[in-house]
Amino acid sequence: MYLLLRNLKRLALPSSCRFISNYVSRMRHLFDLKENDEACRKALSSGSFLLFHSLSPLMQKTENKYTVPFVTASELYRILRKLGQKEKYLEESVLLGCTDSYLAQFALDLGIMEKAKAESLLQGTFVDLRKAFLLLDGKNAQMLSQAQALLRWHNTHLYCSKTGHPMQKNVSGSRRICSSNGTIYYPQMSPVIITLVSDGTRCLLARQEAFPSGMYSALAGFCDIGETVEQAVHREVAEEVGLEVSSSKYAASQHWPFPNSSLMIASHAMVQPGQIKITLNQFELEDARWFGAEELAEALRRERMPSKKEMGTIPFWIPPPWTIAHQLIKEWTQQKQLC
Ligand SMILES: NC(=O)C1=CN([C@@H]2O[C@H](COP(=O)(O)OP(=O)(O)OC[C@H]3O[C@@H](n4cnc5c(N)ncnc54)[C@H](OP(=O)(O)O)[C@@H]3O)[C@@H](O)[C@H]2O)C=CC1
Ligand SMILES: [Mg+2]
Repeated sequence: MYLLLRNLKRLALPSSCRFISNYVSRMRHLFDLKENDEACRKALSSGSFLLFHSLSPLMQKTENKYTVPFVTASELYRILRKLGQKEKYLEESVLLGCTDSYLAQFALDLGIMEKAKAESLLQGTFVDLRKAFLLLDGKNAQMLSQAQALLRWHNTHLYCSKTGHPMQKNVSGSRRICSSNGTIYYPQMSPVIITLVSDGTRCLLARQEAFPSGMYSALAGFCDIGETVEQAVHREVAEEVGLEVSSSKYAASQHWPFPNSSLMIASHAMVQPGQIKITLNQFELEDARWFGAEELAEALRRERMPSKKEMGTIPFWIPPPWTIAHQLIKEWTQQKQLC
C-alpha cells in the first residue's frame, strides 16, 4: 500500500481527481512494478505464479474441467527447494498483471528442472499451449497467451543483436538491457490482420493444412513493413484467394501467441461487386469456401471442438468462442439473421 500511495503521489494526479477507480490505481501500481526493480522484487515474495515447462503451461484437471492454477510464492519456494533450486530462481519470472487487491501475478518457466518431478510436486501436467487452448475458456487463454509470449521473448533474446553481449532482464521482464552498451530492448508483437470477407450474402472461410481436421477460419496474414492495416487486408485477400475487397471495417483485436507473438487486428471486409470466384493460393491454403448464415449459425451452436468420433459426422467446425475468428463469424451471422 505504501508503494501504491508513493506511486500515486509521484504520478501527480490532478487535484480534481478525488476518486481513483480500482482500475486506474491497479494500472499505476503495475507501472511502478515495471519501472522499479526493488518494488517488483518485493512483489515477487507475495505474488502468485502461472507455471510453465519449456513454454508448456501447467494444467490441473478436476472432474471434467481443466484449470490453470496460480501457485503462491510460499508454495513455489517449497517446490523450488524440492527441485534443488535456489529461491533466487523466482527472479526469472515475468510480471503479468495484478488482482483487484493488488496481488502481483507472474509467470515462471521451470524448463531447467526435471519435468516429471515438477508435475508430481505440482499435481498437474504441462500441456502444449495449442492443446491447452482447445481445453480452456477465454479468460485463462488470454493470460496464458500473454505469459507464454513474454517467456518466449526473454528466452530468445539472451544476447544483444548489436554487440553480441549477454542481456539482463529487469525484474518485471518489461525489458532487457545490453550488458555492454546499455541498449534497451522491449518485448515485440507482430501485427497480423484477420478478416471475414463477405459478398453480401455469404462469407468466406478457409483452412490451412496445419489446422486441426475439419476446422475453417477467417483469412489471416502478417502485415508487411510499411503497410497500413487496410493495405494488408487488401493484399492478403488477393494473395490467398484471388479476390479484391472494396472496403474493410475494424472490428476488434486480440493477442495471439503463435507462432511467436502477434497482435491480431480483426475486420469485416466486402469483396468488389461480382467478385466471387475463389482462386486458391495452394502454398498457403488447403481449401477456401463461401458459407451461408444458416450453416454458420449451426457451427456457432456447437460450443466446443468436436471429439475424434464426431469429427467425421459434422461438415466443418470453427475456432473456439474466445478466438477473434469466432467473434467475427458470430457478428456476421447475427447481422445476417437480423436482416
Ligand atoms: N486468433 C484467431 O482467431 C486466429 C489466429 N490466426 C493466426 O494468425 C497468424 C497468421 O496467419 P497466417 O495465415 O499463418 O499468416 P500468413 O498468411 O502471413 O502466412 C504465414 C507465413 O508468412 C510468413 N511470415 C511473414 N511474416 C512473418 C512473421 N512476422 N512471423 C511469422 N511468419 C511470417 C511465414 O512464412 P515461412 O513459414 O515460409 O517463413 C508464414 O508461414 C497465425 O499465427 C495464426 O495462428 C489465424 C486464424 C485465426
Ligand atoms: Mg494466411
